[in-house]
Amino acid sequence: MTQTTVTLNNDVEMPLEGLGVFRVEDQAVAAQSVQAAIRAGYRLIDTAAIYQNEQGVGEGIKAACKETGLKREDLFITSKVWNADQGYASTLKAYQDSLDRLGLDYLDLYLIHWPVEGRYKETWRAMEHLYKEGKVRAIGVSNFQIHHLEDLLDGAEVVPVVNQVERHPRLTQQPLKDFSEAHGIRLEAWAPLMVGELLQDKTIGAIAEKYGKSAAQVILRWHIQGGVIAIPKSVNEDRIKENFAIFDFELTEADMAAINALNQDHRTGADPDNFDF
Ligand SMILES: NC(=O)C1=CN([C@@H]2O[C@H](COP(=O)(O)OP(=O)(O)OC[C@H]3O[C@@H](n4cnc5c(N)ncnc54)[C@H](OP(=O)(O)O)[C@@H]3O)[C@@H](O)[C@H]2O)C=CC1
Ligand SMILES: O=C1CO[C@H](CO)[C@@H](O)[C@@H]1O
Repeated sequence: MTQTTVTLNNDVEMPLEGLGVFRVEDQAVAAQSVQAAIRAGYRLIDTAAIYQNEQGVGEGIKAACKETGLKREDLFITSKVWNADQGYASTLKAYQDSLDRLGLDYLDLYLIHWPVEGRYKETWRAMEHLYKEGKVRAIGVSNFQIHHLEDLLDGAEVVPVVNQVERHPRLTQQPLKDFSEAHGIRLEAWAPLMVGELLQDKTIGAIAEKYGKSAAQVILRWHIQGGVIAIPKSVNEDRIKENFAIFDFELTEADMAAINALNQDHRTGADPDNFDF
């Protein structure tokens, strides 16, 4: 069993792997997936106001705690302020609305979902307020490029502890990773499996065969072994379990390098410098 958590820059422990729930709009399916994940050992759940499943996620958390005997504080719950809610007062309200839908009285991590030009610095002031008031354990950002981080850090009282960005072997984000690590900002990978598109890759397949693991497990191991938090999404209990069975093997330096070499700076999602939502 290798390391399963990391210590964020504000000393909060965060699991290295969690469950993502984007595109799970059905509240019952969201609840079942969250419950299956917690049953399988996951402690981190990644949702967002825009995913419209915070209510289902909250129900899954409650059911899983009842089933396993775990307490709320054993879990690490993330949500995000959506673009339309950016601004000081609207962010404070969005945070409370997320808590209400989740049925929780605090979040472990709250993120600015996208760097909306002209709004994200004011939004950050609200995030800092929530953090300083003890309403949230950690605050961070998502989809921020180096220039957004530089701008945010200029005048920030609290440094974000996490930047959640698209990352997978075709988009390794090395310059952003280096910049983030130099500033105590932990990278978190969304679409860690490239939304399933990378599972037929030959290089990854050959490595997977060597370890008797699946392609998904090798990719997820590559993320966490490189110190990057990964939040694969699945609504299938077998795949949820499969994705978590990555703490019992270690990739060699050569395997890590071979996967890093698959980078093509290829995005599946929106470009943070050019999005219009
Ligand atoms: N901050 C941001 O802007 C964004 C954040 N996110 C977050 O990141 C999470 C993960 O990203 P996501 O876009 O969902 O993509 P992922 O890379 O996690 O891929 C999810 C897809 O892969 C399939 N899958 C999962 N595990 C396996 C497996 N072991 N074998 C085969 N197929 C598998 C899933 O299908 P199935 O469910 O049927 O198993 C689903 O179709 C999101 O759920 C969300 O929480 C995502 C996008 C943007
Ligand atoms: O996390 C995400 C998924 O949902 C949004 C769209 O509906 C994306 O923009 C976002 O990055």
